[in-house]
Amino acid sequence: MPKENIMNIYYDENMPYAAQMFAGMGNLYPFAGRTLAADSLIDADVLLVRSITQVNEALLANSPNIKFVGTATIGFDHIDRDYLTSRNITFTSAPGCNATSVAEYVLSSLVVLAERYQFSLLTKTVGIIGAGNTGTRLSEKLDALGITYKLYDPFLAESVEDNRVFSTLDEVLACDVVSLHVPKTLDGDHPTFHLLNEQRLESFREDQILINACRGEVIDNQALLHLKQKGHSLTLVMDVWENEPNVLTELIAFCDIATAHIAGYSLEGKARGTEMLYQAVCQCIDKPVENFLVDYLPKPAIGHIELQQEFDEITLNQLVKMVYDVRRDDGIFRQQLASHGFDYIRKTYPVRREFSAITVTQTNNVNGTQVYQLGFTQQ
Ligand SMILES: NC(=O)c1ccc[n+]([C@@H]2O[C@H](COP(=O)([O-])OP(=O)(O)OC[C@H]3O[C@@H](n4cnc5c(N)ncnc54)[C@H](O)[C@@H]3O)[C@@H](O)[C@H]2O)c1
Ligand SMILES: O=C(O)[C@H](O)[C@H](O)COP(=O)(O)O
Repeated sequence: MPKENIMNIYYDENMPYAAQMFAGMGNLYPFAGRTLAADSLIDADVLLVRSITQVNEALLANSPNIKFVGTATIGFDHIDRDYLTSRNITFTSAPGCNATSVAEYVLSSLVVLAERYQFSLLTKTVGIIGAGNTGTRLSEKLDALGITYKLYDPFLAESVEDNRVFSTLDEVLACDVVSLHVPKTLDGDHPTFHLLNEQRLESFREDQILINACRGEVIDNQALLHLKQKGHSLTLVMDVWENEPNVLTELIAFCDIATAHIAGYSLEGKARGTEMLYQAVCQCIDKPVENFLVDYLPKPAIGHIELQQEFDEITLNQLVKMVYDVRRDDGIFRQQLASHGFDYIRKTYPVRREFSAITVTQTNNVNGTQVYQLGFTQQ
């Protein structure tokens, strides 16, 4: 790599605080991720992308100097890692950066559905498919709320280091709520492409809830549309779609909650991705880490909430909706998709903070004042 200050660093314009964190480390060139062209990267040393940029030979063949590629996202199915290895290009992703954000999206969806259909979340079992960072973050929130769940993850089930109890795929698919948290994979022992194919979709009960906030291709969207067109009443929460940004628009009307791949779009979630890449570049060029996300994040609009009664499902409903109400994003999606397009909605996403940014206190006669975090763990 060239010395610090003379590196050419190309970064997706949708990476919060990238200009601040990488300032002084070289020449900085923001770009639009969907339209990045190979001939604009000829002098690139460092390339920092998000999920909408396909990084492969076609993009990098004419970039002889490139030594580092990073994606400020959890998923890396848009990166041809074999090609990067063949060029000896260092690669890093941002594992877990927005896992909390996705878990909060799922929780907000469950709270909204519980109110809409008048059921108690405490009577439901959630099936989590994929028990990595995001599935785990969700399970921790469910644990804290006393909501039961089952985990399916054939890779972790075999790991001696993971002593959680795992269920079979069929057991998890039979849960009241099924929430998908797997990467998009096309091969290996357990590929996830069309994991929910026509046959598995047909076996869903009418009273189940299906949530997809991982990758669109994990569900066969055409098969799902056909199922709904036949009158199946499975409740759908869809954040991700096959063939983004050109989604199967007929499916949207059958969704209770439909959003534009924004489950991971909390400010913290996106900015953590930037910070993780900044740290990785620093390590690559042997430079001390001098910038920290905590110094950039603004104060949240609501910083503190005081509960005047015991924490229960009613307060949960109020608190979750006050901090992040997924119906806002559902409304934006339905209103703006046709007129502005999928990418515009994502690019202009309004600031959303994670529950951890807000402190909750509760004072009662028995225990005095207690402090909660909206991750629902008592401190
Ligand atoms: N909607 C969004 O905004 C958003 C945000 C973050 C991540 N994602 C997607 O969610 C995926 C999961 O995120 P994560 O942070 O949990 O990733 P992770 O890598 O921490 O965990 C994924 C887990 O899935 C498991 N897995 C792989 N194949 C499986 C299969 N066939 N069946 C069951 N489990 C399987 C893996 O063993 C792993 O434990 C990412 O790869 C990304 O594509 C979407
Ligand atoms: O994989 C991820 O981290 C998420 O899907 C992420 O939210 C994608 O956001 P994008 O890179 O498309 O802005």
